[in-house]
Amino acid sequence: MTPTLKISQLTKTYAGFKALDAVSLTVEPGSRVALLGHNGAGKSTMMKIVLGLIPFDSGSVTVCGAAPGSAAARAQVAYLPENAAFHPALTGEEQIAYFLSLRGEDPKRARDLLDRVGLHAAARRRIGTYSKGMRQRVGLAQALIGKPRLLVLDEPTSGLDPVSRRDFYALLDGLASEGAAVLLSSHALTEVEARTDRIVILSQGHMVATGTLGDLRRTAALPVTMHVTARNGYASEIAEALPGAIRVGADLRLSCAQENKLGILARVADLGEKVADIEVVPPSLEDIYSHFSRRDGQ
Ligand SMILES: Nc1ncnc2c1ncn2[C@@H]1O[C@H](COP(=O)(O)OP(=O)(O)OP(=O)(O)O)[C@@H](O)[C@H]1O
Repeated sequence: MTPTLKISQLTKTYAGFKALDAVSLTVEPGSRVALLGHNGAGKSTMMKIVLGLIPFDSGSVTVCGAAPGSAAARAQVAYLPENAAFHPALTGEEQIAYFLSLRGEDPKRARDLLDRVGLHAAARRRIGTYSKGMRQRVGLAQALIGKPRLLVLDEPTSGLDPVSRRDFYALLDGLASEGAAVLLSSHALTEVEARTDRIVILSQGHMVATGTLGDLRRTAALPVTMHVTARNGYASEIAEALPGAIRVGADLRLSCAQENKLGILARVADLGEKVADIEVVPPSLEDIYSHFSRRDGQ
């Protein structure tokens, strides 16, 4: 299968400063990839190159088999900036109809596209009355014109409330299931954790980690945290059985290496009725993200 996006050894410098250094990434049809990184890591630079807006120094980039920015690539790619802005006096329907005619498509399709992003009821209201989440949906409706095979989304859910975020990701799920590839940047790690197939961490222009959350967790090999709750009167006995545990009242907190997890769980199981509850907390994406970013000297 031809990848929707293929980036090999991509390097970009601005006046001698390396914003991207030998970055390689392949995005297959239907996959949702999250680009994470501190401010200045190189995410926007990568997106601009994929869109064909800026040149690069070395390496190669193909979008649906074509050079970025070429007519063939532009026909397949859609971009949604972080803050999509529209004329406040136009209705959602007028705005999308206008974009459709610019692309040489039937403006009557505006209603269908707005239905698709959940703006059916508001289609004939002025955009000036829309919430931020609704404006992002207008942006997504615009991005869907021409059935793009690659969606490039720059922090698409920043500033949205939790319900709007969830709805937005549900829309992306639908598009991905129809074969569109999604490359998005985000600082909202928890939602990325749940709603994307692959995570790419950039740090100072280098790709420092890539894979599923499970892959990154294994590579980072960060400690697991366990919370053990003692039944009345047994906290001291449990603390003795679990050296290194920190006791706060009836709760005991313990941190251990992945490979020791099962051994400790067996010891807790041996304590039987003395234990009221146990919770095993794996490292979060925040922990993993900090680990890889720090490893690169930040
Ligand atoms: N036009 C430019 N001229 C010079 N340096 C630039 C230019 N654009 C970006 N840079 C630098 O390149 C590096 C990467 O910037 P980029 O905007 O790609 O980062 P980012 O990961 O998108 O950050 P943010 O999360 O803040 O948007 C930064 O150090 C930035 O200062």
